[in-house]
Amino acid sequence: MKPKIFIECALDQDIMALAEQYFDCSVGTANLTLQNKYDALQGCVGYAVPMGNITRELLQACPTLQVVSNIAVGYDNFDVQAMAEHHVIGTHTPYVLDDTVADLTVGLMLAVARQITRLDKWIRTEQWQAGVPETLFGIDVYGKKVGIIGMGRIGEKIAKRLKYGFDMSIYYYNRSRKPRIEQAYGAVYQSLNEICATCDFIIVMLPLTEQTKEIIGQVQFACMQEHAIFINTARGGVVDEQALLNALKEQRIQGAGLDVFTTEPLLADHPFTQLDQVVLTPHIGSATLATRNAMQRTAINNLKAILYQQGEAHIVPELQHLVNNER
Ligand SMILES: NC(=O)C1=CN([C@@H]2O[C@H](COP(=O)(O)OP(=O)(O)OC[C@H]3O[C@@H](n4cnc5c(N)ncnc54)[C@H](OP(=O)(O)O)[C@@H]3O)[C@@H](O)[C@H]2O)C=CC1
Ligand SMILES: O=CC(=O)O
Repeated sequence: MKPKIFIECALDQDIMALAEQYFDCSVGTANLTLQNKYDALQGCVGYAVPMGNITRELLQACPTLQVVSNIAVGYDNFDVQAMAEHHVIGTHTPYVLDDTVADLTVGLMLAVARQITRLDKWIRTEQWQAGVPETLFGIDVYGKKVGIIGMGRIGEKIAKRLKYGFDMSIYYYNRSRKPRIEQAYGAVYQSLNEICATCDFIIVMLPLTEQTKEIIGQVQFACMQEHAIFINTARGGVVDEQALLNALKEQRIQGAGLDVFTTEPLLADHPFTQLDQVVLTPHIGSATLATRNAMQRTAINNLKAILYQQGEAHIVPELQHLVNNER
């Protein structure tokens, strides 16, 4: 008998076929109630989920679960403490999305610096009658100083693009020093506040954890330069959004490009939407068809690796010990 799994979103046809080869699958639709979710998970040993919250309550309600496979690399939706206590392994999808997220991050930098969305709106509202006013000119990206906060897998891909594509000087802040990256991109390690005070572009690429929650706050925005552009493609929670909003409203920084928010979906009347110098995208860092399919495939392979002990699973570091020890 195949192990029973619940997949909480529709999968690409080929990946669904792969899943069905190994598992007895049921598939959920979006917006399930918690009770529907718990019902669907009864008897399941595996659960593939695109960033849904894995809480203590869910683990208690679904006692047969052995592995939760996040269809995402960030796993701040996991209560890792509760998962460890329930001996439920958590996996995620690193590497396959790095380049796609780095592309979007650079796209946001360019869009803010060159006012691309604002100019697009300007044409569509029939304002292009003569020349473009200087207020709609941009600022150069190439050759500037960029600070990358969180020099992990995606941070490095961003550094690569900006060093070799835009001739930028790379500065970074990270939990640990990265000598290889310093060598490869001439990256200079600095404190968080030094980066905020001296860089022209500041990019956050950290996971959301207890240590990184609102790590960019009032103090950090206060030391940024007036022409600084702030980009967040990590998680909304790593930033104090009110402090960011104040810095933007009071024009203490030039602008921001934001793909992620503390509350998602972001409502259309949120104060960020009122600001022309902010470019917003709806958490689509990894959203190309090819990359989303690669993430789905990794998520199914992670389940297969754990439940059949075939191949290697990408287990989140905090739960790796569950596999190293006898289950
Ligand atoms: N917008 C979107 O659609 C997407 C957003 N993301 C977000 O991006 C995040 C990063 O992804 P990825 O690059 O793969 O992750 P990695 O784990 O490869 O990189 C994270 C980096 O952050 C550093 N870090 C962790 N905690 C701290 C801390 N307290 N202080 C300083 N540095 C710290 C790590 O340091 P060390 O090297 O010492 O471990 C690591 O280098 C994800 O967790 C996710 O939230 C990811 C994909 C898409
Ligand atoms: O936000 C997306 C992810 O993969 O993490």
